[in-house]
Parts: sequence; C-alpha cells; structure tokens
Amino acid sequence: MAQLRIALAQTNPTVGDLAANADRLIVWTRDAAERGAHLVVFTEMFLTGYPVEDLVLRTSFVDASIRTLEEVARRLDREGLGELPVVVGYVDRAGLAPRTGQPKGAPLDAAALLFKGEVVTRTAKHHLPNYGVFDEYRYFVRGDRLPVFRLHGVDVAIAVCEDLWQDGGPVSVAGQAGAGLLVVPNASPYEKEKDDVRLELCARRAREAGCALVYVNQVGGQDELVFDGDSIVVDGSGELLARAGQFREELLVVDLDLSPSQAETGTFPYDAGDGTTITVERLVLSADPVASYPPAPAPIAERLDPHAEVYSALVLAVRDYVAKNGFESVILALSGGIDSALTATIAADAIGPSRVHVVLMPSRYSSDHSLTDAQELVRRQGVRSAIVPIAEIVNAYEKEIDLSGLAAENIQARVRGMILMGLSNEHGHLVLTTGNKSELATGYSTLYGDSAGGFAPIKDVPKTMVWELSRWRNTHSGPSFLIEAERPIPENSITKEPSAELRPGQRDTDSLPPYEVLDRLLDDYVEKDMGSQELIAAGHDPELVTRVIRLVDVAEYKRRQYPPGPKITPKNFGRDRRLPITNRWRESTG
Ligand SMILES: Nc1ncnc2c1ncn2[C@@H]1O[C@H](COP(=O)(O)OP(=O)(O)OC[C@H]2O[C@@H]([n+]3cccc(C(=O)O)c3)[C@H](O)[C@@H]2O)[C@@H](O)[C@H]1O
Ligand SMILES: Nc1ncnc2c1ncn2[C@@H]1O[C@H](COP(=O)(O)OP(=O)(O)OP(=O)(O)O)[C@@H](O)[C@H]1O
Ligand SMILES: NC(=O)CC[C@H](N)C(=O)O
Repeated sequence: MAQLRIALAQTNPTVGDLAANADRLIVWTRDAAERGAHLVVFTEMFLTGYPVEDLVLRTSFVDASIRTLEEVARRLDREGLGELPVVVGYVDRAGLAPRTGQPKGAPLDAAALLFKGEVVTRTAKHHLPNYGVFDEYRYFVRGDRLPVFRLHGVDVAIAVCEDLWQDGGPVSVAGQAGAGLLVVPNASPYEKEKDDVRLELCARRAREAGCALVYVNQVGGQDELVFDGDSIVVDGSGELLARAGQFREELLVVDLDLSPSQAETGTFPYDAGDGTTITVERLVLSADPVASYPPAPAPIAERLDPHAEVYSALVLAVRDYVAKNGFESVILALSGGIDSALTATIAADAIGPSRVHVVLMPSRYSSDHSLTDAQELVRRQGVRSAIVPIAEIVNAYEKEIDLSGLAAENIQARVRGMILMGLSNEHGHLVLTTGNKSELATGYSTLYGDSAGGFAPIKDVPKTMVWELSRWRNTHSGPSFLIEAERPIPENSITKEPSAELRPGQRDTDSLPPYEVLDRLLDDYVEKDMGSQELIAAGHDPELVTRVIRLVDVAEYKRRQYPPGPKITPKNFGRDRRLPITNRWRESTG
C-alpha cells in the first residue's frame, strides 16, 4: 500500500471576491503544508464562490476567474508552496484545452490541479444539476475529461459535486481507469437530514469506483442557500474514515493507505456508462511512494441533533448575510410573539446581542403581555431596544383617509414597516423580516408591512418548527452562539396563543386552522406537490384542502415580493418552487 496525507479545505468563500478567496487559498495551503499534507483539496468553484448565477454569463467574470487561477498557481510557488499539489474549483470556459463536443467559449464549472507554479490540468463537472435550487443548464456545458494524476505512486482522479449524485460519468470512469483515490470538490447546500444522504452516497460511489473517496464541501451562507460543510472521507469499501464538523470552517487532515498504481500514462477514451465518452488524461506528478510514517488519528466530528442542525444553519445564514453584505447591525420589530422572538434570538446568536436592535411598537390593540414579553427578551439577551408607540401615527392616518376592516388593520403593520425602514436608513441596520413558512404559504402577512425588510431568517421554518426550535434553544447552546444568557426566550412567548393583534381579541385560529393541522397539510401540498385528490386520499379534511390550497395559490404574488431567507427544507419558497403569479390553474376537489 502507498500512504498519502490529504488536507480537505472546508472553507467559506465569498461570491465574487476572487482576490479574498485566492488569499484564503494561500493561507489554508500553508496550514496544510505545515501539517505535512501531500495534497490539498478545496471546494467547487472556490475561487469565485458558489453559486455565481448570471455572473458566469459575463466574459469579464470568466476571464477574471481564469486569471486568478493562473496567478494563484504562480503565487503558491513564489511563497514556497509550489511542491504541494492543490485541487481547486473555479469557472473556466470550453475550448481552452482540447475537448470535444462543447461549444467554444461556453462556461464550465471547472476544477484544476496546481503544482510547481503551473496549472497542470483542468477538468469540469460532467453532470450538471438542473432541479430544485439548481439550474446549471442555463450556465454551463458539461465536462468530458477526467484527469488522473499520479501522486507518490497513487493515481488520483478528480470529479465535481453532481458527478457523484448521478450514475455513470466520472465515478464509473474512475473505476475503469483503476484510480486509487477519487477527490470531489463540492458546493452542496444544506437541507434537513441531507448529511445522512451524503454519507450513504459517498460510501456507495467509493464502492463503485473501487477506491477511497474524499468529499470536500463548502461552508457558509449565500443569499437563500446555506452550506453546512460536513466533508467526508471513506475508504474503498465505503467505511467512514474521517468527517469534518457542520457549519464551521475546518482543515480536515487525514492519512490514507491507498493502492499504488501500475497503469501507463497518456490519454484514453472510456465509456462513461451514461451514453457518453470521457477522456482520461493520465499524468505523473511523483511516481515514488512516500517513506512509511505513522498515520495520525482521523477525526470524526460528532453529528448535531436535528434541531441543533437547523438552528445552526439559520445562525450561519444570518451571520454571513450580514457580514458579506457589509452590515454592522440588524433591526427588527419585536412583538412579544414567538416569530419575532426566535428571529431576534437567531440574530443575537449570529452577530452578538449588542448589534441587534429591536423596536417595540404597541398599537391600541396590543396586549399588555406584548410589551412585557418583549421587554423580558430584551432583559435576558441584552439586545438594544426602543419603544415607539404607533397609536398616534395610526390615528393620524385614519383622520386623513377613510379605511375600514382589513384595510384599516393593515395600516398598523405598514406603520411598523415604515418605522423600521426609517431607522434602517438612518442608522444603516439591516431589517430582518419575521414571517415563518406557514404564513408565507397562506399569505398571512401585510404587503409593505410586516413583510418589509432585507432578509427573512425563518421564512423556510414552519410555525410548528418555530416553537420546537425555540424550546430547543432554551435548553441548548452551541459553540458559535453569541448569547450568553441561558433560556434566552421568555416562556410566555412560547406558550401563548398566536395572535397578530390587529383588532381586539384577534387570534390566528380565527382565520387559520390550528398550526399542527395546517403544517401537515402544507407539507403535503407545498413540499410534496400533492394534488387535491391525493391530499384528500392522504386523510386531510376536504373542506380544509379546498380552503388552504386557495390561500396558498393566491399568495404567490406576496411570496415573490418577500425578502430572501435561508433554505432548510427540501423545498423552499424561492429557487426551489417557481410558480406563475398570473395563474388560473385550480386543483379540482370534486
Ligand atoms: N395577484 C396580485 N398581484 C399583485 N398584487 C396583488 C395581487 N392580488 C392582490 N394584490 C395586492 O395585494 C393587496 C392585498 O395584500 P395585503 O395588502 O398584504 O393585504 P391582505 O392580504 O388582504 O391582508 C393581510 C393579511 O395578513 C394577515 N396578517 C397581517 C399582518 C400580520 C399577520 C401575522 O400574523 O403575521 C397577519 C391579516 O390578518 C390579513 O389576513 C391588494 O390590495 C393588492 O394591492
Ligand atoms: N406590538 C408590536 N411591536 C413591534 N412589532 C410588532 C408588534 N406587533 C407586530 N409586530 C411585528 O409584526 C410581525 C407580525 O406579527 P404579528 O403579531 O402580526 O403576528 P405573528 O406572525 O404571530 O408574529 P409574532 O409571533 O412575532 O408576534 C411581528 O413578528 C413583529 O415583527
Ligand atoms: N453543486 C452541485 O453540483 C450540487 C448538486 C448536488 N446534488 C448537491 O446538492 O449536493
């Protein structure tokens, strides 16, 4: 057997900040060199960040990506790191290297091998994901080559992210070509329980390729996506050897015992098993195995429990949205209810209570506990607070313009939205919007009122999960959470009956079914895309099915105007679910 020490750079790049990402690559490679690594693997499109969406359609952006890659190769060498091979993702364009069947100049989701100041070889993702949040047919053409480089006597193949998720392609070619190790840069966004799917996938693909597999995933927030890291190393039988932590950067260093290769070098076409041909390009960096050394123990990070996982995703998403968009602070309206309480808590855990500003805005219908529960949260967490009563402002509106019923009720929410935006303009705070997924689904929010804002941390969290996460946070903490107090959320905010307090004695259940019933139905309709007949067959009350489907369908226009927020479920309102606003299709229940 031949030994190799691999460093998995589970990093948090910033989309579009190529210079900072390149600096980071140097720092992390130096760290890997100091830890004796023989190879460093960065994430998919690390130099550009992922996803870059329509930026890849700009020639200037693709040029900059390629230029940065070539500069960083030279810089590694200048800084004495050239002998350590680096695999890194970036954006390239077809036609630079000899390839077949690709339109010249079209963008590629590429990965390169850097060694001794050179870009030694380039490859690109073969399978392009085009479902859920991904639409890579819009951006990229598929790669059709698989580099296999010999490193200290081991043949190492490179595949990119989705290549692992589809049958055939680079995994099957790596197997046919007798690779001793398959390294895979990834940008795989988080959703609940995806870590279990990934582990099973890595194990299965390692068995198919017949070699060890190194899976390196991005970490960090990017608009409505959050990446959890959770990088994985398995051996050729699929057994887990090492695993990085979730939602944190980490340089995971692992010693592997691998099969040495005898294959000849050159360029060979292989049947990819998916109706295509992939050309294997074999090259040699170093033929001799390293002298035997005692392997270091490989860490296997403990898994977060399901609530810790979701909560950590939301915290990281807020932290990165704030930092990467250049904000110093956030502001939100605190009602004493559970949605704004949880949003404030996530924000304070993300950026620290002293950078979270809350505004308590009682109206003439606000209950006493609205103010006292909000004040109790302020006391427990130490967030910055202000009270701005809105009764007089609403009265002034009503004096000037004759509104009744719902139109009059909505003025309260709109006055609050206007106050938040005013304070945001004045002080530069990012406005956080507090709506949950059940409300977004049913259109239960006021346009330009409580739906105003810049980022919506819990928009993909159903109301029943809002309560679960709040209870969980009151009894658990995490190493990166910045609130010091225990039980940061007042119990009364968790236990009281939800109400929008837009008129005397109003309760959410006046217009909505109980949230336990509603969320089960929404899960089947929104997440699972069941039609009305299927919903009724699944046991949902037919009258409720008709009513809720209608609420969901007519609220599409509101959701399109809602701020972005982190995806944590398999289907979020955003990139995952794209429905027409102007839409006469109605599910029949007859
Ligand atoms: N297809 C379409 N495309 C574009 N715009 C469309 C539209 N259909 C209506 N609209 C516009 O939308 C307006 C209606 O929307 P909007 O003004 O928001 O008002 P609306 O949806 O009628 O009322 C707000 C609802 O949210 C509830 N709410 C409010 C505040 C807080 C909470 C809570 O608990 O969190 C709940 C409240 O009880 C009420 O059921 C129409 O007047 C029209 O201007
Ligand atoms: N008295 C208030 N003071 C400050 N903000 C308020 C007040 N009432 C409502 N809001 C804001 O409007 C949002 C919508 O709240 P509303 O009370 O209408 O229903 P909700 O969806 O149950 O939210 P919550 O659970 O936070 O009360 C709140 O999350 C909060 O940001
Ligand atoms: N960047 C990608 O190719 C990601 C797609 C993949 N199925 C994932 O979610 O992990």
